[in-house]
Amino acid sequence: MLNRYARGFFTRLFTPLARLLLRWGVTPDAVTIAGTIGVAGGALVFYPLGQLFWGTVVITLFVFSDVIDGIMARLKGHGGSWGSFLDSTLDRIADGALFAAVAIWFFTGGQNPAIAIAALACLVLGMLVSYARAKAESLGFTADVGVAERAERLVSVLVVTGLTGLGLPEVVLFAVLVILALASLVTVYQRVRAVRRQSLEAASPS
Ligand SMILES: CCCCCCCC/C=C\CCCCCCCC(=O)OC[C@H](COP(=O)(O)OP(=O)(O)OC[C@H]1O[C@@H](n2ccc(N)nc2=O)[C@H](O)[C@@H]1O)OC(=O)CCCCCCC/C=C\CCCCCCCC
Ligand SMILES: O=P([O-])([O-])O[C@@H]1[C@@H](O)[C@H](O)[C@@H](O)[C@H](O)[C@@H]1O
Ligand SMILES: [Mg+2]
Ligand SMILES: [Mg+2]
Repeated sequence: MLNRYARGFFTRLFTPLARLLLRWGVTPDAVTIAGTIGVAGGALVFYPLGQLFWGTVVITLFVFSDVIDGIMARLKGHGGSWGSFLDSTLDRIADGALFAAVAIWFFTGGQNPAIAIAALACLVLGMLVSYARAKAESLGFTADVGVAERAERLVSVLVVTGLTGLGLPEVVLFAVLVILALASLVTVYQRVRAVRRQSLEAASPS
């Protein structure tokens, strides 16, 4: 949802930077890889130390590389299967590291296992959301629906984790993570239903 509404804005915002990087000889793959290292590294270094605000700032600086790599690929006219595979696979590393890092802090120094468990639920269900789309697309269906696509998952966890680092009561983080886990579950259902509908249509005699 956010993806569809915000993509145009972010594409206009980052196109000058994408052009500059291409002029310097940087490749889309290099941006994908550097962005993943930045997001995963920022999460796994800062969050387990309890640095929720600074971790969020570092992650936010790198997370938009996922928008920039696609713009660069399209400017080059090279957007294709390899880039799509690399982009989506490395997104899973970034997402896994982000939610795992939240869980690590709250299982250890943060001493709030309820938040840690909610973060693990978001991790597992978020992966399931992405898997449902990838499997559907591998079978020739589409599954680009859902209330908790990646942009929604990232924005909600980053905003509320960053604010928790600034003193927002932890119960808000817990509530947002529980809602995100439930929204991810709903998204899995929405995607299963979309594929079921398409498979029935494909099987019905015309
Ligand atoms: C402190 C800083 C504050 C900043 C505030 C910012 C506020 C932002 C508010 C709302 C943000 C809304 C974000 C929505 C973004 C949606 C835009 C968008 O385009 O989303 C899609 C992206 C990218 O998806 P994908 O990777 O699938 O698309 P690509 O365009 O890359 O295309 C893929 C194809 O490209 C080809 N290709 C790719 C790579 C490659 N190497 N080769 C290739 O060929 C190939 O064909 C591919 O198929 O999706 C995302 O999900 C990114 C979302 C990022 C959203 C993060 C938002 C963070 C927001 C806020 C955090 C604020 C924290 C502040 C905390 C403060 C506490 C006080
Ligand atoms: O399916 P999802 O996780 O909500 O959303 C995402 C897709 O919109 C995107 O095209 C892909 O590159 C990401 O890796 C991720 O899969
Ligand atoms: Mg991308
Ligand atoms: Mg991506």
